[in-house]
Amino acid sequence: MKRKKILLQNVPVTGYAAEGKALAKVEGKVIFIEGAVPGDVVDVLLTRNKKDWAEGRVQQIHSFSPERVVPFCIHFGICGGCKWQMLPYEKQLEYKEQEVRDVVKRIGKLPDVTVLPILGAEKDIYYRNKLEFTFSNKKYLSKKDLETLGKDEWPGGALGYHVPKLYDKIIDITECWLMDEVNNIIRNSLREFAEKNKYSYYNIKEHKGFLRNVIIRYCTTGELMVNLVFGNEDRKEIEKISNFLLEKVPAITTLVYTINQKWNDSLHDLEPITFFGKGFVTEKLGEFNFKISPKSFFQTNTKQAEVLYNVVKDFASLKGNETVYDLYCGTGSIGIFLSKKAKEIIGVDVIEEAIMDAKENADLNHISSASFYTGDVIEICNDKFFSSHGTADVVIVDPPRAGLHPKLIGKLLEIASGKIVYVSCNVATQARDLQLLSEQYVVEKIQPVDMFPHTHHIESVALLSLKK
Ligand SMILES: C[S@@+](CC[C@H](N)C(=O)[O-])C[C@H]1O[C@@H](n2cnc3c(N)ncnc32)[C@H](O)[C@@H]1O
Repeated sequence: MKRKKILLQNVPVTGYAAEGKALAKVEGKVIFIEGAVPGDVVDVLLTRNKKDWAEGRVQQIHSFSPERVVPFCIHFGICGGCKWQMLPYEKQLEYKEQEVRDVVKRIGKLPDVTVLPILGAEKDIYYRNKLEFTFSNKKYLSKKDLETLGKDEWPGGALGYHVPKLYDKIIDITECWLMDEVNNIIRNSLREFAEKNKYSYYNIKEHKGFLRNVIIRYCTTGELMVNLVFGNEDRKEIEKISNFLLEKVPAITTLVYTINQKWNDSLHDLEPITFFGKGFVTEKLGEFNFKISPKSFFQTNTKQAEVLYNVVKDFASLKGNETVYDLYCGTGSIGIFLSKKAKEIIGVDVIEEAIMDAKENADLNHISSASFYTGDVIEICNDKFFSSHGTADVVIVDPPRAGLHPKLIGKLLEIASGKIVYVSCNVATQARDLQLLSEQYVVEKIQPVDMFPHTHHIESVALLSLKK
């Protein structure tokens, strides 16, 4: 049976809720609304309807909140990238800081913890060092496009981003503010060249087509890497398109390409081929250099990563004689950033390639006091591991969004290091874990950092010290 659609009309939006949603109350029921801003009056189409709360999407805005500003990107509203452009950056920061304060109280049940003012980004556009675009034979068409398109007219393919929640539809992006203008030149000239040469765009349903993805890495060092991903190995055409791009964008320092004939877009099990340059780029964080290969993970906002790591450094306040465990270390960047101040750094991550990069980065920076291990933290971090590598003075944890595994929390309580510095990309799971750790630790302070302007994502660093 088809469920009846519920449309709530003329709803005054009163507040901000977590994860970029706004909040309203209708007949005592809390409604979480996507696409609204406190102060708006909107019609909301419910997408979930529970007894005490509901979720919905804005259908129409009757009156605009005075908080709103005009979004700067022409793709706003369809693209899932910078959904908060309708709010001034200062307001976004205010809401993010408020969210941290709320969850620490509500989920962490730690009302007295000091939440420091959020550290906003100096640059709220052009802040990403990595962008990934997809070619698709299926272009996303808005209602207006559909109305103007002739009945039998083919809308053409697209090169851009996925429409949120629609895996086979791509928005044809003509401008993107997330990376320096060079990203627009690369993407738009590739599209022009592809159309002129009648190259096929990838068809994700039938799994055929020549052009698949373009991944751009642009570092603060000025090094620029492009990875072109093709659906088949037509060397002559690959050479032609690569040479075209190198001529068009002389700033490219290395160009690699990858042949992907798999059903999915992941590249971790494929070997990129270097067409031009050294096949990797080098990024700088503080005084340290990091080699970024086409498949390496690296923080996508270099400037704010530096801000974040400086907070970690400040919270760890190392004297030089400490053994520091960097759990969920990725490519070892936090440990390396702290290495000059510690006696020893021991990093652990479950991804083997990340650990290989971490070791290479330690060598690149002539750091001999850091060692890195591949494995699941809950398996590797046992008594033997801690006794063979030395008593933990400081433990840094930087888990994925799910937060810390309860077994790891148990282990952290058992080894009782003097300090824990908890870096998180999900303030809700962080607050939950802080509550559990507060059994034995005092949560001294929390520093929110904004790594992703115009999105609702928040990074936050908590300092915990062992109860006396
Ligand atoms: C948020 S990233 C941290 C990256 C790194 N600290 C940095 O600043 O670049 C989370 C990391 O946790 C790792 N990871 C996820 N689950 C894990 C587990 N169970 N054991 C070890 N590492 C894990 C991922 O591979 C990823 O590198």
